[in-house]
Amino acid sequence: MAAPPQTDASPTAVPARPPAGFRYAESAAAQPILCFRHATVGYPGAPVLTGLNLELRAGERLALIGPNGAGKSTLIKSVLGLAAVLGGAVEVFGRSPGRAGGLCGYVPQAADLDPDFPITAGHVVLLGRYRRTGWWRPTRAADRRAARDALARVGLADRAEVRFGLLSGGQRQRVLLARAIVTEASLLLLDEPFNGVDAESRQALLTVLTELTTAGAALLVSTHDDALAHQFADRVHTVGAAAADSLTVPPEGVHTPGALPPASSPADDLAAAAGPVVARGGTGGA
Ligand SMILES: Nc1ncnc2c1ncn2[C@@H]1O[C@H](COP(=O)(O)OP(=O)(O)OP(=O)(O)O)[C@@H](O)[C@H]1O
Repeated sequence: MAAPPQTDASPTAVPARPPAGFRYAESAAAQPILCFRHATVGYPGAPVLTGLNLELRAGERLALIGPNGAGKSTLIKSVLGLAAVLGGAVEVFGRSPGRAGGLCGYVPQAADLDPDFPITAGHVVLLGRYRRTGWWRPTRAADRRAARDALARVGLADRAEVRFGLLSGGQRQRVLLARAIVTEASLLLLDEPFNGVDAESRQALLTVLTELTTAGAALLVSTHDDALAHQFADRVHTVGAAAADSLTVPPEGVHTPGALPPASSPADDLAAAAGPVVARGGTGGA
């Protein structure tokens, strides 16, 4: 296991909020936050990964690596109910995927927005708060403060009033990470969150993520940066390769990747999880 990066033990770390009834503090060994058991995930008529056995507990960082189209995004989406569980079982906080979406913070891959869409970076972050409080409730001063704090944590405090679509690609990624942070979710699902993020900002984001996992959040992150994955994560799971070669510590379960389905036109399901932010087509269709 690689040593986690140094942190400044900032007292501003956002506490992870387990959902009501989920008591991992007393039973972490018995109750993983996320659990795949012999799972097949994919899309109707098109399984992408089969025989998945993975567990993720509070405070753990699990990285997914693998080539384009291997199924990293699909695996993450299956946790949110955006990809289907076609066999076996996937449990999130002891619930079925899709019934726990509000308990997860999600950074989708390669998001973009129509530059004419009138939403600021600050409001994009605030969307993460709505997922926590419910769309029907007006935001409170505390929510707006949390959104400002989250933007500051990703180094964009001065961009709150800037239209999201006018930010650079790396800045948009950081805004989306702030939106995930502000949910105070116990499980963060980050799909290639560092794409387009410069080295200095990436290090700052890694520090923030380390603070969150230290506070008890679990982190599932996909990346094409194998070195980063091994540096940052407690475990690295290679999607689309032999499991025995893919784990830096003995696995909780063993992953057996399945054959990839023929490419098909992916649905734009991002809006369901990310409000008005919409997916930009990337290789592999995430
Ligand atoms: N909505 C969809 N319907 C059917 N097939 C899909 C859909 N989305 C993705 N796929 C297929 O699932 C497979 C895995 O795609 P996925 O996006 O999960 O890979 P990935 O490992 O994240 O790739 P990348 O590294 O390029 O982002 C690909 O063959 C892709 O074409």
